Amino acid sequence: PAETDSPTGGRSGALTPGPSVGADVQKIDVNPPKGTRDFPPEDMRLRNWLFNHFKEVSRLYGFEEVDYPVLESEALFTRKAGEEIKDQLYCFEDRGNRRVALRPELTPSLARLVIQKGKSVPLPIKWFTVGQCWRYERMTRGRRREHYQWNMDIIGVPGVMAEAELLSSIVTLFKRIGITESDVGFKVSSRKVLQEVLNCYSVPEHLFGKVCVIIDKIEKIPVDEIKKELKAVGLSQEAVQKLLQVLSVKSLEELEERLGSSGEAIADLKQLFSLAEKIGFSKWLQFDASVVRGLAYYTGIVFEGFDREGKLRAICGGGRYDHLFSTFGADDIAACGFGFGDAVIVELLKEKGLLPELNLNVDDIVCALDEDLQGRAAMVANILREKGHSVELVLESKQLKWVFKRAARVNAERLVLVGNSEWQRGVVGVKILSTAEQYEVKLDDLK
Ligand SMILES: CC(=O)Nc1cnc2ccccc2c1
Repeated sequence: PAETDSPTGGRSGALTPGPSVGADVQKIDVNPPKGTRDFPPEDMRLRNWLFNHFKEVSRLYGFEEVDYPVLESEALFTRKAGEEIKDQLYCFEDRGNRRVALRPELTPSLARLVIQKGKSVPLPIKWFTVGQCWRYERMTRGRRREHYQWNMDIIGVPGVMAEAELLSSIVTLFKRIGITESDVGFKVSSRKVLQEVLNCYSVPEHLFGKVCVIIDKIEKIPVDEIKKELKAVGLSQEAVQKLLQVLSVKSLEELEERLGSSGEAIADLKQLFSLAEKIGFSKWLQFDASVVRGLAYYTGIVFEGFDREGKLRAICGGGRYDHLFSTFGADDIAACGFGFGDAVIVELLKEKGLLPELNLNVDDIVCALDEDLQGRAAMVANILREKGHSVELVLESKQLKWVFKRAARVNAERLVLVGNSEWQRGVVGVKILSTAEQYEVKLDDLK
């Protein structure tokens, strides 16, 4: 078939100029909005590879997939604990004058749906989702405004077996993608440590979330700033000193000396580390009293995955949130969960040389050797597709040179040629592209 000269002299396949061309039509900005990403095929293959691991691990642990709207009522996220996630809420008033927001996290949506389902869903609830989350940052920082998070949550299990199951599922994920305990660890603590200190100084309950959010900034802002903010919410100098002291404790034993061995914090942590031993992932865990996480609603065990080289931000994080439901006016239910973002993990895989080689590949490329055999070629393609073959059907008459080039680009295993003389004899030509072996096959024997 002759090479068709494209009428616009541009790329082959370009069209004759349309009505807008030549008019004073402004060329649109072809980049996505600030802070957001496109996923062209090569990026989408990596994203699907990662998300398929998320979903497969969730299936292995018997979790059910759920989803929620990316748009939620703003009220779901207007917690008054001074969280960064609240300051950066991507919120607006819709045309019905409703205050809405693009979700910055997934847990409030989960709580909303669990409350909506009420008693109709038996406990324990084990749900997972992979969803896009949004923040509106002044682009001064050039950071992303969206990312995808894998979330797993266990609702209705008060004991630390739930946290152990969640940590175990993340370890399973890491192992599947080639990350070992020498690359990554989990810093584990409990917010009950802070709770017990605050109780000693009779700090009212309603300040707990605020205090945690301030303390979470301990490695990001100077300690004097932390002290100032703690005093500003009403903590005494002594309470502030004691808090900062307890956060620098280096071991569970030392913590026990300071807090005594009767508190829940020590009991939970001891039990969790002992379970980790039995289950076989204790090498991944380390107690670290300074881990508090930045979300106000955590109430017990908290953890975060970190890269042992200390180059990257937290890979994932989570913990227990036993009082989130009552903040939505419902009865409290024991709950714990984690979020695992799609950004830091890819940076880590790059660092470790663990990014997978992912290419488009098809089983067959089917091509008509004559213009009037296009229909027949399409029919051959569909016979193969019905047998589960992925087929690239050449859609225009092309030189064989072009077809071989296309076959290489789509990594086709076989080239199937539909020609007149062969057709007369009820066969098609087949060429195995890796060995150049070629033969003829009866249509009915095509597999
Ligand atoms: C490293 C990264 O992209 N972080 C990120 C990006 N976008 C977000 C959007 C909402 C909430 C948290 C987010 C966090």
